[in-house]
Amino acid sequence: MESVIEIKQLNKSFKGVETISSVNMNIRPGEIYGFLGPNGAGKTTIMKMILNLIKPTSGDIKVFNQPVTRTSYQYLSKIGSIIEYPEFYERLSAKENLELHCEYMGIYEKKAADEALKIVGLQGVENKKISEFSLGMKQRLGIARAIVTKPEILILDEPINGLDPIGIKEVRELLVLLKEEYGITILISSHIVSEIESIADTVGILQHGKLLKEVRMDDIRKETMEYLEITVDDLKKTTNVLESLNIRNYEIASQQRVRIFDENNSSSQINKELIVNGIVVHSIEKQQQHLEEYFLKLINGGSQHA
Ligand SMILES: Nc1ncnc2c1ncn2[C@@H]1O[C@H](COP(=O)(O)OP(=O)(O)OP(=O)(O)O)[C@@H](O)[C@H]1O
Repeated sequence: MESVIEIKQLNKSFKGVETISSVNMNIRPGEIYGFLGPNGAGKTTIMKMILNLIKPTSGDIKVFNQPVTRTSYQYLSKIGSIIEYPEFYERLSAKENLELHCEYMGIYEKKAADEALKIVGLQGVENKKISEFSLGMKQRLGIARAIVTKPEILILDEPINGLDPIGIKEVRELLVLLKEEYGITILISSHIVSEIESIADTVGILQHGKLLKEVRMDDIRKETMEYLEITVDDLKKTTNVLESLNIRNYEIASQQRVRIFDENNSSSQINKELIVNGIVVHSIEKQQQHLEEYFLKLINGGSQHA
């Protein structure tokens, strides 16, 4: 499938300090791409380069199959974005803020502001001044402003920052709605795994300016969700038996515990082999791995292989 945003060998240095190093990313049409990484990893910097707000030191960015160059701005009319904190005119109402934005973007569809407010659930408060808005309402208005021009791509920099659990859930549901009902491709950044894992179709993990991994959530779920955890008296002997059974996708969880990730293994077969080899098996059971653990391991440079 073609990418709507394609990034190749992207580098960015600020005053000689490399902030983004050789990043490759592929964002497919109609998906939610979760951009995950700790604060300062460089997510905002990459988003700004996609939006032509800052220039790469080297590398290529294509949006809608067209290279982004110093002078390409046309494509921006098809992208809605929130970069860093969304700012509004505090003394104007929500609706007036959106209408001003439409005017600025050259959109004269009268209903657009009302429709966007309805989609984000702010109908009824459209005439309130922004100074009376809560943080959650402002975040939603930020999304309304990003979608009011009916973009094909939404770029949202930490849109869930500072929201309470209900606000987080609402924004998540809103993003899924925008994807499913309106077919919008969404690039969303966050430093919190749990915010991303439930909605993303693809996750890109950025650390110190490098993309550690780009994975489809479906693949992660297939690969890693279930494992067999075995508690034994002798770890060395156990791993020898596993190797002799050609089981290599395992990790040592503690001094007495091994986790096997290959789902084709039969627990009774492994149990039998361990016992035959004189190993005391205290327990053997199926467990679920949390995605959080999977991502943290990646970020900390861990591997599933012992
Ligand atoms: N204009 C700039 N001049 C110099 N350094 C910059 C500039 N913009 C960003 N940086 C540096 O680049 C690094 C990445 O910043 P960036 O804001 O992209 O990270 P981030 O992953 O978005 O994190 P956060 O969530 O904290 O914004 C930081 O070390 C930052 O200090």
